[in-house]
Amino acid sequence: MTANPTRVLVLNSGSSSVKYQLLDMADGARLAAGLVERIGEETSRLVHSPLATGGGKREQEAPIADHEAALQAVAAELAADGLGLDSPELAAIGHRVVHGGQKFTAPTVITDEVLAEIERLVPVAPLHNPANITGIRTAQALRPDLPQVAVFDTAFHTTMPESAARYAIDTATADAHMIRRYGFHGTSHAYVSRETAKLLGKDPSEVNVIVLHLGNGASASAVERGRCVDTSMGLTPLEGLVMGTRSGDLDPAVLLHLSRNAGMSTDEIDALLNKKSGLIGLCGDNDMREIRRRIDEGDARAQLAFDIYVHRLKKYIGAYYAVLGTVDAVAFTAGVGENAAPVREAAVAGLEALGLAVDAGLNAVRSGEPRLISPESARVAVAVVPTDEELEIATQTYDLVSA
Ligand SMILES: Nc1ncnc2c1ncn2[C@@H]1O[C@H](COP(=O)(O)OP(=O)(O)O)[C@@H](O)[C@H]1O
Ligand SMILES: CC(=O)OP(=O)(O)O
Ligand SMILES: [Mg+2]
Repeated sequence: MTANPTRVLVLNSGSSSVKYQLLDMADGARLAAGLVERIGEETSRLVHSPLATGGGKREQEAPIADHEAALQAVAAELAADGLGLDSPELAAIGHRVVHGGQKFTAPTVITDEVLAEIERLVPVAPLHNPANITGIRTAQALRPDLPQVAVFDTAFHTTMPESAARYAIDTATADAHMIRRYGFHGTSHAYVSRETAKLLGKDPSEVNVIVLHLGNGASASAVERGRCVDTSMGLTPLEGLVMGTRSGDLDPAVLLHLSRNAGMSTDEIDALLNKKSGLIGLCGDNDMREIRRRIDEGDARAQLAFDIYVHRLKKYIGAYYAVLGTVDAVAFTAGVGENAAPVREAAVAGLEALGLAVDAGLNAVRSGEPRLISPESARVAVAVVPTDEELEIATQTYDLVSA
């Protein structure tokens, strides 16, 4: 067996899912990938793609009670391909950790102290950090000898100036309760801003980029010469853009009104804003494909949901243009950003005065490659740049343990 192991297992534990990939950092090859979803429900599902063996996808539907059981099931799938967690070729396990607070500005080898700090942040990331902690503990139990690395969603945003990171509320209250804007999806914003610079043939330190990460969760960021100076998510991943099921920006008095006058409990308001708002709250669907299909059939509710989504997006493009002063590129990424040409077209429409435009022909091209969609004459590049959070997590993990 090899003296210098080069494989990294990446675990992305969400509140009810675990996504995973096994990569070989010697050549960047993806050896296996998969997803466990609906953890804790009666119809959990595991989909495993044994990429190294070229075999077909394997699916199983069976109840998976918790994240620990999910990881054991993943380990069994990998072992069936001869890629088990006991492999001496495994160099490390990289964990996506959503909330790293102010402390973690870079990927970090997980020690008891690091785990305690991730636990301390649970009150400001109740949906995400507990799942991440279980993922880490289970992986540690399976391979106690292996370095486990935390790669934080918040890390890339720790460069934000105080003027962008602080809410305008009483400072003592804010400090006592860790209330500030942290930002999320940082691994994606970092990766995509760098890839955008590459697409322009420039070094990241030479360009200003507005990154629009539009997945189920969605966030925008203003990246100045490689450093994040503002982002749309805040204390939690609820602030900012309209998302699949989250409201994004809201007058905080809406919460007070719901509490005082609609008799809703804190948990009910939490569920309303995180799970029953955004696109799904507006029109009953959170998948942009379905919304476009309904719009094509003349559905007015779907059209309004789309318009609200795009209106918010356009406001953030304008805001971050102002924050940056000069912009070299606007990059669309994640499920919606990479695939939904009508969203890109509508978000940039009317912004010619800012030097922004989309070429209809280029925008219609479907491709998995980074590409420009602005006309050649445009002052600002508009680009589609596919994100790869797993590759970025694996790279950061491997760089840290092989240094
Ligand atoms: N072909 C497509 N056209 C429009 N939207 C799409 C398409 N494919 C995926 N999407 C959108 O992407 C979303 C998922 O994005 P993704 O980045 O995978 O999200 P997450 O990682 O947050 O689960 C889907 O909910 C859907 O709205
Ligand atoms: C932090 C966050 O919003 O993540 P996701 O988009 O995976 O829900
Ligand atoms: Mg994603």
